[in-house]
Amino acid sequence: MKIAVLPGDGIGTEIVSEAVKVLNTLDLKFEMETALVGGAAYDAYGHPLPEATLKLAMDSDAVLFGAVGDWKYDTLDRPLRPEQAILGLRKNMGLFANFRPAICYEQLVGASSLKPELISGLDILIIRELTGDIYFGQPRGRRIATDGHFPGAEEAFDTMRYSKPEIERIAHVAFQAARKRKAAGTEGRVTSVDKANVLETFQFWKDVVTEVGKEYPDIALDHMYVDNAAMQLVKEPKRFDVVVTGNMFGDILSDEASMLTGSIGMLPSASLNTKNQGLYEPSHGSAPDIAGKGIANPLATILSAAMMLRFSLNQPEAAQRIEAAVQKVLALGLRTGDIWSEGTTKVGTREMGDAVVKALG
Ligand SMILES: NC(=O)c1ccc[n+]([C@@H]2O[C@H](COP(=O)([O-])OP(=O)(O)OC[C@H]3O[C@@H](n4cnc5c(N)ncnc54)[C@H](O)[C@@H]3O)[C@@H](O)[C@H]2O)c1
Ligand SMILES: CC(C)[C@H](C(=O)O)[C@@H](O)C(=O)O
Ligand SMILES: [Mg+2]
Repeated sequence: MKIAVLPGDGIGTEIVSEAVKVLNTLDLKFEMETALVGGAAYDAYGHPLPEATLKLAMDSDAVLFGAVGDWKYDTLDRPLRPEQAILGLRKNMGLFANFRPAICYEQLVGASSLKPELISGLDILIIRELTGDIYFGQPRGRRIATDGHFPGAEEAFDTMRYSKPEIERIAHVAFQAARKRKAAGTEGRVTSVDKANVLETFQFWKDVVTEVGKEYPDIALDHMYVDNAAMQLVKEPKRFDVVVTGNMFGDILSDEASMLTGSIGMLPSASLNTKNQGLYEPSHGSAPDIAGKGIANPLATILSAAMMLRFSLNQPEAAQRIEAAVQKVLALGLRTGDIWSEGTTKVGTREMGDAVVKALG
């Protein structure tokens, strides 16, 4: 089992160290190789995704990724920005299916400012299409002013675009996930989130998802506009089971959903291609505001490592062990600052990782 370890920038290095520590505690044999990515790679090699890093990722069974980006790179041209590294990995590896499960652990119900009845027992799955949409559509760019009226550029544009096969394959992933969850006791519902009332791309999205849905008569399908979905997520989140949506809406809705779990520091993710090769990363970023302070929550990354064991490395028992250890640590009352509440014990990134290792037994 070969794992490419790409910690990246900011808190990326801090949280990935903890996940690696947890993986090394299991009685499994991994070959792990670390490489620079993002701003760290730009500083060292002048490119956020060096050839060698991409090759390592492509040649591995799975990638464990931290986060990329920092405010200090904001002035770089887009191809050199650290964020291009994660987009390049997703595109080159064909990681079109992004799973972002928003699960509220019972121990954290009280930690949130949200009403307990709203989030207690919450277990929803956001499936975000990850290699299409306005993130990758062409053409994109800036039009330079010809009359010299505007300095630099006259306008900028991106293209929102989805092909039928792209929508079909992510819809199948969503219906199959809903079927699997139904077998384990959920309602068996897919909510497809779009903006079909305004955008051609998402009217098409809705039509194609509806067509694919006919192949899954055992799964309920509903459609919701993204603005309403953003509202329903905080009003009545448990009405959702599986949510499937495009790249940009999924980015935004998953950050919103993370707060239903207590913190963005609790939301793991898996990005898969057709070969079940995957990239596993927390849903959050490099958090420059807290980087280097040793206070970031490593649990989203540790839970992403559990998803890696389940989806790409065929080790479901080890995945379950990690998830149980995380719950045990939370039951002991240990909390990083982002999930801390009155009566619990505040710990740092490393202490949290150590506690998970200890809870693994
Ligand atoms: N996949 C990725 O690599 C990824 C994802 C999102 C953002 N980014 C990049 O990260 C940089 C910072 O972006 P941002 O500030 O908008 O989003 P962010 O997710 O990094 O941080 C948002 C807020 O959440 C907090 N936070 C995030 N993760 C946390 C954790 N594990 N524990 C405790 N608190 C946590 C941060 O302190 C901050 O206040 C940008 O360069 C952005 O492009 C990268
Ligand atoms: C850093 C950025 C490119 C990325 C995205 O927009 O996909 C991030 O926000 C995420 O959610 O993984
Ligand atoms: Mg995001």
